[in-house]
Amino acid sequence: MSHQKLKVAIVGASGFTGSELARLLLNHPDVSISIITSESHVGKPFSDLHPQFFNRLDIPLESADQVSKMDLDVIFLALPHGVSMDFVAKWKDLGAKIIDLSGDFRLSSKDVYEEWYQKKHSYPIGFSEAVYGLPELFAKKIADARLVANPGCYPTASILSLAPLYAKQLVEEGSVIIDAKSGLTGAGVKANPTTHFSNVNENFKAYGIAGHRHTIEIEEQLGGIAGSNTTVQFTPHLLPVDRGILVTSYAKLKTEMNQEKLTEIYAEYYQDKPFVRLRNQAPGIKDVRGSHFCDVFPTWDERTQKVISISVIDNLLKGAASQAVHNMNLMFDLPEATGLNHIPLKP
Ligand SMILES: NC(=O)C1=CN([C@@H]2O[C@H](COP(=O)(O)OP(=O)(O)OC[C@H]3O[C@@H](n4cnc5c(N)ncnc54)[C@H](OP(=O)(O)O)[C@@H]3O)[C@@H](O)[C@H]2O)C=CC1
Ligand SMILES: CC(=O)N[C@@H](CCC(=O)OP(=O)(O)O)C(=O)O
Repeated sequence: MSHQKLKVAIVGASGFTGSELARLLLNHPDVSISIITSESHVGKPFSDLHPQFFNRLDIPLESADQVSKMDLDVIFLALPHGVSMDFVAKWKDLGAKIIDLSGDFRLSSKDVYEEWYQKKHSYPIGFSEAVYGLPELFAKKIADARLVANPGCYPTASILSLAPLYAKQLVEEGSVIIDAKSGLTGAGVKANPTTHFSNVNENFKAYGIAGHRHTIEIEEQLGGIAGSNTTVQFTPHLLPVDRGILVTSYAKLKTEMNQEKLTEIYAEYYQDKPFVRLRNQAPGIKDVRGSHFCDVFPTWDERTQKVISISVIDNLLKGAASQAVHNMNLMFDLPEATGLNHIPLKP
């Protein structure tokens, strides 16, 4: 891009995904970071809070109030759900495009949101405007969007593990089980009793059983791909690692299958999707750590006559920050991989 760089704001830069956005956007050739915000650390240099940015991004954090005074092309909201919606409402006429990393606009309606999030929604009109920001499925719509609802981390890995089967309407309704595990950064920067070291160290536990809010996000998207409603059984677990999500999805199919055909279906669906890597062995979370990849490994179990599809992502990247940058690239007609070609950080 030979013209002016995109002027961006990162709102909620003191958090985990906000700081990952800063890291990616600092190295993005078409972006200039205009403002980074935090309400708890106004005036503090960003690198005091996140020392990995020392001598690279030392500008002070400002209050989000300052955002509306600036000339911006894109605003990233890295805020908790229930908070983002008020900023989307407040800044709707600013002219900047908004990419919201929270769950506030991912679902189909206010009623569905209020049922699953157990929270009032203050800006329901946003549901009709927001585009679900999963580039592998909605690149064209994202390109025209003004408001993008960046997907949840578990839904990203879960949807990508099963999308090729739903797209061909192969899944036997009611048969899908999604067994998911996440690293601790998925829970945000603030410590709480569940994420306390003594509760997670050498421990491993399920949570959100039979009602986690990501269940409906996954169901709405997979149902949308198939063109009919679907119900899935989704159970998340907290892993004693800092980052990474591993999903194992199980499905019964309506038709006969074998390994060769299954691999072909996935390969065809993801053939021009640069960030989904179809693997020939079970992937681990370290295979994608620090990268924008989602690695997928579909297996046909001849004995049980079921698909077992394993997917892995870095929750802070493909599950949040790099997916947001991918969406920005699409919204501003940049090559989709700009600033995202990282090789995973293994070991
Ligand atoms: N972590 C992950 O793996 C993923 C997270 N997400 C979603 O992305 C969003 C950000 O997540 P994450 O970075 O983990 O969250 P963190 O808890 O790490 O950070 C949240 C940020 O929001 C700011 N904030 C909190 N309350 C307010 C408020 N009332 N007004 C303005 N700012 C506020 C905090 O800043 P301060 O206190 O300094 O003001 C903090 O910087 C969330 O909605 C999360 O659900 C999505 C996918 C994956
Ligand atoms: C490990 C962990 O706690 N993960 C979070 C989900 C991650 C996330 O931030 O998702 P949203 O963007 O939809 O809020 C959870 O289960 O609530």
